[in-house]
Amino acid sequence: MCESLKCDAGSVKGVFSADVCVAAKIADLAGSVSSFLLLIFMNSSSLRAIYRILDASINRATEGVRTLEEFARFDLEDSKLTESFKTIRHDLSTSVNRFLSRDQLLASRDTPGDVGTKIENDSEYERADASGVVAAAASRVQQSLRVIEEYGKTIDAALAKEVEQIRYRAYHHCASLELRVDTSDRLGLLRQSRLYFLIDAHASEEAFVLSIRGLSDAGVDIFQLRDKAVDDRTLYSRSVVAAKIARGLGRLFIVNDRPDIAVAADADGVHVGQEELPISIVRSMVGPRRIVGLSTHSVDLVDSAESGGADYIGCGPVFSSRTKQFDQYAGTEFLKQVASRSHLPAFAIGGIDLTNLSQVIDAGFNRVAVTGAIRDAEHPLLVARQIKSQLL
Ligand SMILES: Cc1ncc(COP(=O)(O)OP(=O)(O)O)c(N)n1
Ligand SMILES: Cc1nc(C(=O)O)sc1CCOP(=O)(O)O
Ligand SMILES: [Mg+2]
Repeated sequence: MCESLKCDAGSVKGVFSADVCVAAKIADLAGSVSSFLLLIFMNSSSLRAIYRILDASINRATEGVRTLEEFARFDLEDSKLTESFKTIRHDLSTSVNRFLSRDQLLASRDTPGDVGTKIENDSEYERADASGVVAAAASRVQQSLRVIEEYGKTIDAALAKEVEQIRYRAYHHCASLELRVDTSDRLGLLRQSRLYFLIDAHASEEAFVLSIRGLSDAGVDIFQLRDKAVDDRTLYSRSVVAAKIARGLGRLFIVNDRPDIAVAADADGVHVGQEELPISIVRSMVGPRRIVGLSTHSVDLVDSAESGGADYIGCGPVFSSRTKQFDQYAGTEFLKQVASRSHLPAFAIGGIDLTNLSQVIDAGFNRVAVTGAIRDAEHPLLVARQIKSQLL
């Protein structure tokens, strides 16, 4: 640029090169002579280019983080991950505002003159599903943070250092989110689930399979293999079969107590109690793509299930049970406390049947896990249908 222009931008008036006029205008907008001197000191057109790059990259990074945040919030309903992305957006904006004037960034913006906006790539408009959206946004966030960091070095090394830290955090959270995208089908099914049946291994595989198929048809959403009396080989072989059938039927299959069997049989998840392995260990065994359920018997346990990364909770025992002996009952008072505070899908459990289901519903629960009510019924499928019809 060597064209001369009449410049009357506040602190600089007269005929200067167009570069200087732009610099003066930017500095004027910022109301700062020192900014002007800085802009003049560097080749002003390259400085303007740097501001354009930073402006575009900040926008890209912010929009990308927001895209990921919305997925974590509305699809995964993961409050921790949502908060992590929100914090990244906030920290980026704080760093940018500390080192760069918004007016300077805005003055450098020239969207109609941006040659990049006319270069279209067909794949930009192709996203097969939400996982494509997440993958593209994650890559955009990581690239644009890197660009801000690199060009930020020409403005202030401290800006680059802060953005570098933000970029590392973004890498970590993007990876957590991307790993969980594939589980969103499972989590979606989990959230829609109302009736959860704890099934034993049955005397034969045929009887077991028949029972799952019939009960699925009658409205059971989740099957948990819970049988303390059979050997590992039986647990494993039943789990392999149940995992396949449940997948075909659009139901979930969970293994009780045994993360190793859940992984080996490719089940949808595992359910553990307070006496089994800690949830962090269970998660490390089954990975981020499988569901982990945890038994809770008090509000404190519900809070730690939530902070520990459980995908759902069992809440009980509500009533006395024919399936398992208890010394104490959490009762419907516990259900009321959970209903008013927990964000996780919560299944009431323990002695629930058609005679007391209304008390569970009145306590604010529309999800139940049962064994005896169905297992011991004269007409199990009919009972399953009747229970399900009340869980709206
Ligand atoms: C959905 C659901 N909730 C609670 C339990 C109980 O689990 P746990 O406390 O580990 O007791 P056992 O089932 O192992 O006897 C559950 N299995 N499912
Ligand atoms: C296995 C189990 N766990 C419970 C808990 O409160 O943690 S209640 C329970 C028994 C569930 O069977 P039924 O519906 O026959 O009572
Ligand atoms: Mg257990």
